[in-house]
Amino acid sequence: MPQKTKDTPMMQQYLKIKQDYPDAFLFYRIGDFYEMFYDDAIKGSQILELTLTARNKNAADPIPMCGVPHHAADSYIEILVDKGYKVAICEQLEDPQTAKGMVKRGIIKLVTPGTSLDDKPNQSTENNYLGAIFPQAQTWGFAYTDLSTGEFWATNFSDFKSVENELLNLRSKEVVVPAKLPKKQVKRLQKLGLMVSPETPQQDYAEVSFVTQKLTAASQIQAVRNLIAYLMETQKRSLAHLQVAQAYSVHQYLQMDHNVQSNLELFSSLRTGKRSGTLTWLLDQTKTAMGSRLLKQWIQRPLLQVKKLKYRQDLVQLLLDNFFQRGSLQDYLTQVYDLERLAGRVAFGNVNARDLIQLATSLAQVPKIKATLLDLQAPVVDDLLTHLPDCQDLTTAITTTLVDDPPISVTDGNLIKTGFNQQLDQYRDAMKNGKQWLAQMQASEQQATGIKNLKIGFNRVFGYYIEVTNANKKQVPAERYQRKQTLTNAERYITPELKAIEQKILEAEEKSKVLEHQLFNHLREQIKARITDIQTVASTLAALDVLQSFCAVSEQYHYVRPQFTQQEKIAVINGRHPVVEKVLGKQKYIPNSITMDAKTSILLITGPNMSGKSTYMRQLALIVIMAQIGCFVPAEQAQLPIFDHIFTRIGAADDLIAGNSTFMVEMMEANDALQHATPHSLIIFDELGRGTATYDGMALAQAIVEYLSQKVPAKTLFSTHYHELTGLAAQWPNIKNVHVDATEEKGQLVFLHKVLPGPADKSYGIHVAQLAGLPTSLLKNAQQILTTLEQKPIHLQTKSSTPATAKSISEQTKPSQPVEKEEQLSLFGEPPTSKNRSLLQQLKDANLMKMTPLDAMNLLFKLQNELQD
Ligand SMILES: Nc1ncnc2c1ncn2[C@@H]1O[C@H](COP(=O)(O)OP(=O)(O)OP(=O)(O)O)[C@@H](O)[C@H]1O
Repeated sequence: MPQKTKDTPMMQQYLKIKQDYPDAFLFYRIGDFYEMFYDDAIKGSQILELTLTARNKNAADPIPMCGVPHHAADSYIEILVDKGYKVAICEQLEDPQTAKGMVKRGIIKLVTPGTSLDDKPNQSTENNYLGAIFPQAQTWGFAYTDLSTGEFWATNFSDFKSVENELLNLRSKEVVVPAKLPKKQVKRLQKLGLMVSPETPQQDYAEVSFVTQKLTAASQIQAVRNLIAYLMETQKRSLAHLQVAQAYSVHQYLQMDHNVQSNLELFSSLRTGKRSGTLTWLLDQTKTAMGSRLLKQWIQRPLLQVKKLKYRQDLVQLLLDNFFQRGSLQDYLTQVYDLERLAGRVAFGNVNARDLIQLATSLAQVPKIKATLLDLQAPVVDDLLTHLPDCQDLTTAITTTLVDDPPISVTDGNLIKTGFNQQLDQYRDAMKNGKQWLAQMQASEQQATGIKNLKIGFNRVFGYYIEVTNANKKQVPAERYQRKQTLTNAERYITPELKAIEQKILEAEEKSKVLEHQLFNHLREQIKARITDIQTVASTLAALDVLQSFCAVSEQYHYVRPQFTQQEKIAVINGRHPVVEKVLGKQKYIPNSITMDAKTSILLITGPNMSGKSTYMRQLALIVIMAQIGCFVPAEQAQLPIFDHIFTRIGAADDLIAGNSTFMVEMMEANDALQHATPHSLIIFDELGRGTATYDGMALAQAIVEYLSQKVPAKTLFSTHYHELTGLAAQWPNIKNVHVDATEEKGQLVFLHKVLPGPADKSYGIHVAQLAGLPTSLLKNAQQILTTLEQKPIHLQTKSSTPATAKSISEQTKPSQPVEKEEQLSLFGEPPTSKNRSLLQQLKDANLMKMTPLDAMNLLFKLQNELQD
């Protein structure tokens, strides 16, 4: 009976290996190809657009198969990993030529989204963070690392939502979780687009104690251990470049949850999802990939400590004041390659000679950078100087060992400089002489045979040969020449002398390649011993790069150094929204001041649509962030307190993943701010309440403003179209009205974009609709409806203990108009009925501050239903 295809020794070996990697594509090396079989082949051929064939096509049990050439494998692996799959790379572990029996094979690494070291040029400025979580008691241990750079961080969170938020902020693609993590939480993580990988068996790696040496919390240590175990399991190689894990707490930084970061367009534009139009886009004039990554980390985590901020500001100022030195530093930084990732590759052992030349070029900038910093003669650079270890011995080692322009392969020779190693030089001489011998032999054979076009050539199969065209075949000395190959118009021969020379040349070539590889490995080991120094240089140069970028941007756009005040007061004079200003051009941007003294906690901002309310509020948020990362800010003068948290409710974002509606998200975000804001927080509410029916929205908006005013002493910017709310300023001294000015010229609305004290007088919504090009008949109709509505003014309900809004105060306090009656009339626009009264009473009695958003929605729904009955 013929052997079944799956029972052949090779397929048996394949199936055994595949057993351990059921959830990964298995790339199984056969000769020059990586092959996939069975379901991997079917799915892989679809995703990678490969031809699906079969192993043993004509057998009764053909096995689906497809493959990729080994030299092109990286790009295929990358496609699969980008799509969220794992790829297990199975190599031949012995030389098939010399192996006895079945070639040994084994997995050399597992590539996953969080461990991919793919170095696409457009990704070099992005970190690829792999996270790990470990719940213990009431806390969530959390750790993350970037395998390519070796940075390692660990912290604790008190709830799972914060873990999710951190993973989103870090833009992680993968997270390692304990096997016992409840399915519900696994699903939530998957909904965030993360690959959820179960922990792998723990082992006692030396790296574990190194990386965890500064940590004390058990849950953090366990999260780090799980991460390292996972990395060892997937990478199966040295992790010498992993840095000591640093404990951090989100409370040490200005906190902004993921929604806030995306609402403020710090990293990606809300409209396009791209980098253009974001704060990062504006501030990134870094010269190195490390600098660009560090800038994002700084924006992600603005500081709270004035001392550290002043240090950054001093350096920016120093660079601003020293044009020439700054220019030199920028030039030197331009020549610095990605030292963090180079260090990673040295540790991993996948560094090539070109990488080492880049390393040498980069390290060679260090003495020049040091000299330039010294030249600045300022004590503030001392710290930078002490964190720039001298690595010139490495530069020298690399440049004396390697040729200037080495090939990518480290096993094919031509890497090492002549004169570096005597033995190598001897092999090379033999190779060179061999070539001369061959040239001499060719000349003497031409003479001996009388065949003028006789040539000596080389191919991989036969080695060196003598080639004679068919026309001259007859002149070949048959006793010496042995025929080896016949071509259409020529014959190829070998002779014993030729083979003797070949032996010498090939031996020298082979030995020199092996020796070159050994010398290269030795150099790599020498560098590996200094990885920590290289990483210190990398982090210092990255910081210097970000600071020079701040300086460049601040100079280009005329930013000023903000001052931090102990008092809760904001004074931004003629501030600008930095990104809108960059897009519009300085001439077109109208600067606006934002001033809030210690007693003012809420700015109520009114004004027509499109007038610039949102821009004004975002302007402050961005100025705060820029100030708290150490950058200068777009204003003529800026005095700011240190903020601990920014909350926003901007735009209409559905949270479809978690199944929450726009209004629900609006209320949840509002609640987050109301619950967690401190006197040092900044809250930005843009048209809160517009996600629901007018009355509900207005009622909630007013209740929220009142609550903020009395119970949450944070600084709040609150824009609204509910003009009725502006009356609250008369009642609460900590609320101030401002409005964005607009005017009408010849029936056309003109936006002035200027923020002035006091409330807006008109909303101009229909004018904006006109600008948007809506049909004239529709606009006329809208105008008529508006006129009718304006004859029935809407007055807001106020608490009996509190005075009413501006509009309603005057009307409600007139003795001839009983307050209760007026309220009912204005709310429902019809004579009061007992039903209306009861509905109003229910609304009045509702304690909004104690209600969850869902309770509030349910109540409104009930009231609406009762109204319609
Ligand atoms: N200070 C300014 N100087 C110049 N142009 C500005 C300024 N502020 C805003 N603009 C321009 O006006 C446009 C609308 O601004 P913004 O979205 O802030 O208005 P808005 O009042 O919040 O509108 P809506 O109420 O419809 O949400 C911006 O896209 C910008 O181009």
